[in-house]
Amino acid sequence: MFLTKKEEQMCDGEFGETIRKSMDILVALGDIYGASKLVDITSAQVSGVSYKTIGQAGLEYLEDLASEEFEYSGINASLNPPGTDLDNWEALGFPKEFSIKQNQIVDAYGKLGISKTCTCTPYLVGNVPRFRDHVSWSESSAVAYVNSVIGARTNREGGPAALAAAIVGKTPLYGFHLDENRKANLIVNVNTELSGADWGALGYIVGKTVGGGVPYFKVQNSPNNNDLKTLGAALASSGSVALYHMENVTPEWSAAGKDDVEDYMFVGDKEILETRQKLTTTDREADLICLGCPHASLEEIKNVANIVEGKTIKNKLWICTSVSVKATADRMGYTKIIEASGGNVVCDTCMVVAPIEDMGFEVIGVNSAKAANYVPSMCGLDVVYDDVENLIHFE
Ligand SMILES: C[C@@](O)(CCOP(=O)(O)O)CC(=O)O
Ligand code: SF4
Repeated sequence: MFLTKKEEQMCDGEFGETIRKSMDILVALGDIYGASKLVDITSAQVSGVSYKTIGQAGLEYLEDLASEEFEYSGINASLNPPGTDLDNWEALGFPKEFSIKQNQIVDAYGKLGISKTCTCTPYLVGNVPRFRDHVSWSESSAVAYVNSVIGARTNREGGPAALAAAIVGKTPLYGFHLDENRKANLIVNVNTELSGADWGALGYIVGKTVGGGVPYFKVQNSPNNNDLKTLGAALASSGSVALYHMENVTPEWSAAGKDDVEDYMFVGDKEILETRQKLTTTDREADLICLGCPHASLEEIKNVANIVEGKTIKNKLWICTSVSVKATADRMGYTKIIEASGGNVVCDTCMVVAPIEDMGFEVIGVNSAKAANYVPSMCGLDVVYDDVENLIHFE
């Protein structure tokens, strides 16, 4: 891979250890994937934040990296969800030891220059690249969204690579950064109208078929942005999709080369219904309903407030989101309505990266196919997959 003189000096440690270690990661990646050079990025999104997934070793690595003096690149970078509500963990019943460690991890990232905005939907709260920008994002659902809906360019980075990219402000130029790798290779004809949890079911079905490919959707009814975030999250979890196109919806659909695609699949009512049923692992009722995978938008919180207003919820309810979205929900009065009905708007964390398996819950109700896919494997708990309206039961 070609390196400029300054990049070589960065590799040689002339700009300090933190920069040298970061360049090591980026150059190794570039060499493995045949990148021609490094390219400047405008944004990073760094996963590998939860104490549940990175543990003590991860905390020590980050504190060590943050102990050196270096000059941060200055690009806009934010964090993925940690395993606790960073400010409100005690009141919400998150384990103490875990929450303290978790805050130390986030502080170390903060010292490194990464904004402590902890969310998998940074595109809702100020980390919003522009069309065709090169970026380095690692949360898989956010990668799908930023590539597909915004039209910025990133590979599915690992947490350490996105952190390294944020620190130096560059990433190796290969994969989804290049036009030729952004073409579709599977046409998906959806011959039924979709709503709510159907979009996640569609993503789950197609992700399983396309793996790491680029699906091109033809749909009957146009999705909103919440539907697109749900679809992308599911695609990226049952498969390893980083980019999809949707006719007349996503910005690069007309450049996706659909006329050259040879593989087709059809999805109808039957497949959607079967998948919705398959994602539910139990016939018990959920004891915790957990919404906001990926993190909820203000409209999703408003919708829940409308459903629960003036009623008492039987099961527990969390809506996971970022602190910024919750601040607006507070101001709009949605949080108050939800709390009065017995639910909570939970910041920073989510049902997958929080230690919910240690918090006394057994069956988790979700409206996200990604969460339905991961809660059994990452938390060892059962899930019920359905629309919000059907998940919430009242006294
Ligand atoms: C499951 C996931 O959404 C959250 C956990 O990831 P991590 O702990 O941030 O590495 C990661 C992903 O899908 O990229
Ligand atoms: S599992 Fe869902 S809510 Fe949790 S970080 Fe991933 S996309 Fe976000």
